[in-house]
Amino acid sequence: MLEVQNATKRFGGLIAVNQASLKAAAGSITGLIGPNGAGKTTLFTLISGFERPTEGRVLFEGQDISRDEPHIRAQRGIARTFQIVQPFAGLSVVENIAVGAHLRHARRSDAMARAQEVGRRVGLGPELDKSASSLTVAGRKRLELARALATEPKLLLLDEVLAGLNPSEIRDIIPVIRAIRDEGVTILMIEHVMQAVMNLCEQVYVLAQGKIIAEGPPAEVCDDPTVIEAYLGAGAAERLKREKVHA
Ligand SMILES: Nc1ncnc2c1ncn2[C@@H]1O[C@H](COP(=O)(O)OP(=O)(O)OP(=O)(O)O)[C@@H](O)[C@H]1O
Repeated sequence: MLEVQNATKRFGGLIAVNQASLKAAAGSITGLIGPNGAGKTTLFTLISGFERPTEGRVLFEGQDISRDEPHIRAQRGIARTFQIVQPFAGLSVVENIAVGAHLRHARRSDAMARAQEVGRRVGLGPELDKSASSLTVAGRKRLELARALATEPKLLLLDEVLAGLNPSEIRDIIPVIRAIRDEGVTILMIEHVMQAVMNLCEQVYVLAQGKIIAEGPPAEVCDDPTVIEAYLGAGAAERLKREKVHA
C-alpha cells in the first residue's frame, strides 16, 4: 500500500531523513521507532504531504504521490494524527470529528452522522456533545484518532497516540487500534510505548539519525545490538549482555 523509496529531507544543513526506505503492506500495522530527534515525524510529513522529500519518492497504491498536496493525499486515503493534539476548543467533540468527516460528506447532517459513528467506535460515545476543551489527555488522544478516522482513510499514520497516557489508558486503547486495522485500515505508527509496539505491530522499522538502521518483527528488532546502541550509546549492547550473564 505504501512504499517510501530512498527518501531524504534536508532542512538547510541538517539531514533529518537520510535515504530512508520502508514499506507498509495493506491490512498491516507497521511500527516506526527510534530515539528522540531521529526523524520519525519528518518521515510522516513526507508521507502525508506537509513536506516534500529533497530526494526519493513516496508511492501510495503504486502511484508516485511525492509532489501531491496534503489535501490530495487525504482524498486518496491517507490520514495522520498529530503528536500535539489541538482540537477546536470552541466546538463540541462530535463537531471536531465532523471536521474530518467533511472530506467525504459535503452535507452537515451526513458529516455529523458519520462523526457520531466514528466517535462511538473510539470510545467517545458519552463525550460527544461535550466541549472538546473539557476532555482529558486520554480523551483528546481518542478525539485526534477519531478526527483522522472520520476522513475514511485507507492508510492511517499515528504519531505517538499513546504518549501521555497512563498504563490502564494504554491498555484500553490498544484494542481500539487493533479493531481499526481489522476493519481494513492499514496503520503506520510512531510509538515509544514498547508494550504497544510488541502487542500491535507485525513489522517495525528503526530510525536513528535519519537512517533506517533495522527492520523486522518487534522482538527481533529489540534484541538487535545496533538498535540497543542507538538508544543507549556505544557499548551498551555488550554491557547488557554481560549484566544478563552475571544476573
Ligand atoms: N521544519 C523543520 N526545520 C528545521 N529542522 C527541523 C524541522 N523539522 C524537524 N527538524 C529537525 O529534524 C530532526 C528530526 O526531527 P523529528 O521531529 O522528525 O524527529 P522525531 O524522531 O520525530 O523526534 P521525537 O521522537 O522527539 O518526536 C530534528 O533535529 C529536528 O530539530
